[in-house]
Amino acid sequence: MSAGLNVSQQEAVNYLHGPCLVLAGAGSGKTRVITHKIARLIQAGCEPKRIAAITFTNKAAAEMRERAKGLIGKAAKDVIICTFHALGVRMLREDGAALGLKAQFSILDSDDVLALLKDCGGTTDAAVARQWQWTISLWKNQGLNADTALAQCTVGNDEHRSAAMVMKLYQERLTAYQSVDFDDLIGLPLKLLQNHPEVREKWQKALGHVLVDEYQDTNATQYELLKLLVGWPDRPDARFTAVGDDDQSIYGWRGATLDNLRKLPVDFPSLKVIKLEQNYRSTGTILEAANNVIGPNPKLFPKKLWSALGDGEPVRVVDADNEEHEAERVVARIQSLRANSAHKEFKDFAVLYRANHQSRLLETALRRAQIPYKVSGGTSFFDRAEIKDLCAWFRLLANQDDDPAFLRAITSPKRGIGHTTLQQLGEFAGKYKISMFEALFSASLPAALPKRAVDGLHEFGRYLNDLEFRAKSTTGAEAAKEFLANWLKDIHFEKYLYDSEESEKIAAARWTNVLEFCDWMAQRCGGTIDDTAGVTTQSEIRSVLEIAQNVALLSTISEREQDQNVVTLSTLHASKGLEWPHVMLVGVTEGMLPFRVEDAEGDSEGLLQRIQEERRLMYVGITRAQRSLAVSWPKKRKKGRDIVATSPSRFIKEMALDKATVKEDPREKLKALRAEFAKKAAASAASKAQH
Ligand SMILES: Nc1ncnc2c1ncn2[C@@H]1O[C@H](COP(=O)(O)OP(=O)(O)OP(=O)(O)O)[C@@H](O)[C@H]1O
Ligand SMILES: [Mg+2]
Repeated sequence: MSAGLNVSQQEAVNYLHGPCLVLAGAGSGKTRVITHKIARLIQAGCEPKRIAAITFTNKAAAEMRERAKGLIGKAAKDVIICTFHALGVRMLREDGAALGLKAQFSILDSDDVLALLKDCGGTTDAAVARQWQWTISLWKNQGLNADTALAQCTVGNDEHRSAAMVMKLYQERLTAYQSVDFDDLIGLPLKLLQNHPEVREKWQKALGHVLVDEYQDTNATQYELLKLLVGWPDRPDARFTAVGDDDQSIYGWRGATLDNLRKLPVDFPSLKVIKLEQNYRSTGTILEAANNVIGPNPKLFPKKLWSALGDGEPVRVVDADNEEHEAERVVARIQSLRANSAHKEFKDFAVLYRANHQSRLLETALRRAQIPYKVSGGTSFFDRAEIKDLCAWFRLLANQDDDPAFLRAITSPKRGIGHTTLQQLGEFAGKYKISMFEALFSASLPAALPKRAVDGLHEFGRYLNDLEFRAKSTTGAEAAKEFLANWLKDIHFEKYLYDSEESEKIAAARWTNVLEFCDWMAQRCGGTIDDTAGVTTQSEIRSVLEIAQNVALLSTISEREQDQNVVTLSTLHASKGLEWPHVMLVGVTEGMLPFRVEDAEGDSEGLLQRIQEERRLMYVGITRAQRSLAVSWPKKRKKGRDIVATSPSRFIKEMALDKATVKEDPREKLKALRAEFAKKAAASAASKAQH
């Protein structure tokens, strides 16, 4: 078991009977400790299903399961490896009844929440609603509800006051719809454990050891949940292992707090703290740049990372005329490294940036050069309109009281039920405090609505009931495939896509997405795939209805990732925990990274903290690189509708690179030009040969 672990890692892996914190810098093998500790626990007799390993994303969970499988084989499928949110879903599905939640509750995604907030606050202004969404989410992550938030509002802070009022209505609606939002997936399980001792005991007994990766990015509610899960305060020997790095805390803006690191030794006096100092990921030069950048930040504890990999290639700093030019330079670098480096596969490259929209120019340049890529951390497959339509149907099958899903499903495709009818149905449901689906079968509905409208609604209701009945009894991949195909035919979904899309090409692409999605669902029903991290943790045959219940969770947090041989484009935030041989950080200017500091006013303490978080983000970016790192900045960039002159980020200077390494290699450009020339010559020769 000790193979491939250094002495400190072994110490962490072998410490089984008490709370343990591994606090260490990037690339020092923290995640590796977790995977090996899963194996060690099983070896020591802990049942796989009593081990829970909590990761930050579904993708990380899938990867960890893969690694665990490599170490322990089949037993890996029984280990609970998922995100905090997915664990929350599991707890609520099993025991949410104690909170008045039925097992088939719906999970609203961010768009649903926004629409609901607009409705509750009586506004059509998306910016206002988004601000409420933000504030309410932050409150929920701090454990506040509408009343306690209102009580905390300072006099004169009307924005907070109105957010608190909207929150009250919003919560009432969620209860009526038997729905929860993303934050509730942590807050409600916490409430469950706090207020229901029998449920608390059940979960404490069920889990023998809890492991948490990326601990520095947990928020206050997640920490409280963790504490109760591991038996705090009654069990001083609480069995958990948290691993993290204070220098990589980059979700402060979403409520994550380093206080969780500070509190751990206080709440658990017997906490064993282990530090790791050897970095196994990056060359000495890359590590030096990383250490220099993070240097000015205040430290929770001193650490010195070192690498045995030697200095390696110098870090390049590249200046470009503008953003288009910068994208071309990225392409040139990829082409040149593919010709000259030991790591030549497309998947060996990642281009990282601060904000989602920065991928666009890169995508254009990569496409032009015929370099395959994927955008990770951006708009996910599940955010596409056609997929959301289908998800609405599934949510409705699982929970008929989910009014937002009801409204989306009944109009996708349109089935001759007009806006007025739906409005009347909504009013009727509101009057009797029932869901729209329930209202649809109410004996007094025919008196309230025209006959034609009622007939249409009844037909929809009957179809839905029949569909639910069939979804419940359809299990296995083949049957699921047939079920889904029939359903799409019943509702004329293909025709709907073609009718609503002017371009046939786009309609065809959307239809392909639909088919891909159905395939994806069918595979889950067949149990052949056990990587639906977070949701299906066991490889069992499931019914369409079971998969449907969790589809909303996937739609909000999952990215479909395959191990394709393509270049990765990713935001810095989404790159956490990952590594690539070649990394390029782009758009590293004042204003982008650190983000928007030039617009910041007053409040110097707040500004300082923001810059510290941005510095950690830069540190995360640099430390993703294994063999080569290039940092580039365009001299001009688009800001809103204007083109503005920029200056290089202060972090470039802080990397304190040796002057010799700063200069860009002119040969790179020449090589790329040559490669392009050769490609063009080959293409023209080929076309001549054809004629
Ligand atoms: N003892 C070891 N021997 C050889 N390779 C190791 C060892 N420990 C870790 N590694 C390798 O080093 C790399 C970084 O490890 P890992 O991802 O676990 O680090 P981390 O501390 O979790 O990093 P991050 O802070 O970025 O999440 C991985 O490729 C891992 O396989
Ligand atoms: Mg890690």
